[in-house]
Amino acid sequence: MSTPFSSLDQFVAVPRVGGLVLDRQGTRLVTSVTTVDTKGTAYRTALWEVDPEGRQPARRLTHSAAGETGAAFLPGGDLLFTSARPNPDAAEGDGEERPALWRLPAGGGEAYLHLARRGGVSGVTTAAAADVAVVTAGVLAGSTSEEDDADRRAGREDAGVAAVLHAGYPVRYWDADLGPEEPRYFDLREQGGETGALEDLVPAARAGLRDAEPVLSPDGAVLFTAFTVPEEFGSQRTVLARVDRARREFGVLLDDRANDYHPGPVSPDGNHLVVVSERRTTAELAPKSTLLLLPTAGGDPEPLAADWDRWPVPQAWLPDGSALVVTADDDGGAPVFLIDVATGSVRRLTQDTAAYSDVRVAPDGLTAYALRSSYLFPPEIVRVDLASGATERLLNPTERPELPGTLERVDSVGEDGRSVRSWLVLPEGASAGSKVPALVWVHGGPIGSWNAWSWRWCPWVMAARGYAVLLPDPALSTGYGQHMVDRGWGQWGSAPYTDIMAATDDLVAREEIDAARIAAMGGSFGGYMANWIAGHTDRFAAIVTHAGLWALDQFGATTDAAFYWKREMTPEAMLRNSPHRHVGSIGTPMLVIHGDKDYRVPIGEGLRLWYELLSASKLPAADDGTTVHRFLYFPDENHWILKPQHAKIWYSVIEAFLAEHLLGQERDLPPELGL
Ligand SMILES: CC(=O)N[C@@H](C)C(=O)N[C@@H](C)C(=O)N[C@@H](C)C(=O)O
Repeated sequence: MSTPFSSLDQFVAVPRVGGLVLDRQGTRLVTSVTTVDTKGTAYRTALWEVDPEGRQPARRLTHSAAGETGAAFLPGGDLLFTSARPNPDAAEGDGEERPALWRLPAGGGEAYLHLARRGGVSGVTTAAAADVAVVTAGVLAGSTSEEDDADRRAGREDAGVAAVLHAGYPVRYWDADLGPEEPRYFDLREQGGETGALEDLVPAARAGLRDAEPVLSPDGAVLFTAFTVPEEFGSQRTVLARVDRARREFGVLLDDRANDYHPGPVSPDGNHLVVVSERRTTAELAPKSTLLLLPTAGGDPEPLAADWDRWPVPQAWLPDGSALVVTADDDGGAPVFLIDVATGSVRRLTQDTAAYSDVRVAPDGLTAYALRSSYLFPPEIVRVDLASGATERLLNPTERPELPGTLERVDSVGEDGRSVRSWLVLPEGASAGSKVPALVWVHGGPIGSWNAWSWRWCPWVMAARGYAVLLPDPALSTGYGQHMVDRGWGQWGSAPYTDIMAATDDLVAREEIDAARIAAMGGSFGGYMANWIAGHTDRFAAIVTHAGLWALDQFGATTDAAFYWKREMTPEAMLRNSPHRHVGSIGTPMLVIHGDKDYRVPIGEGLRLWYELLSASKLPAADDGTTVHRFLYFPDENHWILKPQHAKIWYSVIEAFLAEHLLGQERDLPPELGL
């Protein structure tokens, strides 16, 4: 086997596993596998079944050009999923290109259309112990019924009108234009056991359900959801709500201005809901995430494992209700932990350095199944022994790709004496005498960690081209305790920057690394940091900034979540930490990358950075207009470069830019750039 990371065509074609669901009996595991289409211009996702016993090879369940996602089991074992595959019964122009709900019978045979509507279906949630399914779907704000909704959609489409009249905030979200469609939850009622019909559970929900993932009680009687409430000055808060399905009654359970609330799983006996409470930030108070146990019959919530200095992500209950299975970022990984519900004591279960997610507990309570990944392998499905924590890789739909190098952990010391942990990818053959060029990659968020595989920022693509890649977790990173977040809060240009410099010092002191040939790169907050680095040091030979924040005062008003940033930074802090004020100190060639449909870090950041680089940096455009800097612009991509053909352009242009400035070599640019 050879490594796929040397060829970008092979790299984008490596199948990607994602998501995991387990049926009620614990005998069927379903995941999704994303592959590139034959033209190489789109990704397609199909559902696959994996043997929980680890004996039979994985088998593909669904086949269509449109792909399938959002799998959920019904009690009898039928599998629901969403797909925009053609509706065999649709009339031409009937909105059939929107995703519909399909049903794959447990007993065999083809999937059939379960529910189609002009506005499409975005997801389905099923109850753990009852025959209840709730569908999430968009409704035009003014519509009064399904028929009315379909008519209004047809009217907009026929008239070619895309305009949206807003009276609230926000108007965009990540890469989506909001309105006039709003999400709603619908009861999926059976009609003769075959075709679904919809009943709106929260008709007055307005836009409050955006981005919420509903949770059903085991008996399906109650649905818990996060709900967004607008506030003064364009702000908002997230409250915890419940919907009594039978009575169509909507009620708010937890609502205050100190925390945002999100529902986790309900205990097997239905008596307690796990709630994630996220502390609302101020300029002085960093975010903090804790767990609460809320009695479903009413009463005050109780903190769970409040003394544990990690941010737990609830995954599932043990079937006897004695413990909660969670994952949490921890020291460069995200292991599985068990929290004893009676005592709040925490026990780490998995012992490797991988990041786990999608943990599904089998009905016997002895075994769980999960996805895990690390910088050594992309997401894969494993079985976890819930007593010992031992893991076993099941027979996955994909093999682990061969890596062109090695991975090691590096520990540095920040200016204040705090430890700064990094992963270091070394290319094959790196040795004391080899003096390889190196890249320092800064993660986004900034609340996050380099602890899981990333297809968008894959260090092995650069390792296959001879580069070492350092992945530091500086101040503001998760998995090192609250103090690590607190020490960078509102002070992006301070501890996060000096931590990265400390890690870079240790990197260039290594015998394998050529200190004269290093570059800094990052996306989003990582792009912010790349811009800040550009204005504060000349130690890097090149800088790559993807979707980076440049002028914080402008960014803080044009991003899709202005209220979020305004809480963290006062106008003074925005100015103090803004990279644009240091443009006159930039003496390093920069590659600026931005997608026009990025609403989180809007294109204005990239455009202004580009103009100010050319007009006001130490390396401005020359008399003939030429420049050392480059701007890679994607008119139809968003915060992330998602199309396979564009991912190849992204890596190729970065490699050419680095080759020019670190290696003094010229690379052919992809002919598709038309240059
Ligand atoms: C509301 C909000 O801004 N949330 C942050 C998580 C966020 O979106 N930050 C971006 C600037 C960012 O850095 N995003 C990361 C997650 C990325 O890698 O895209």
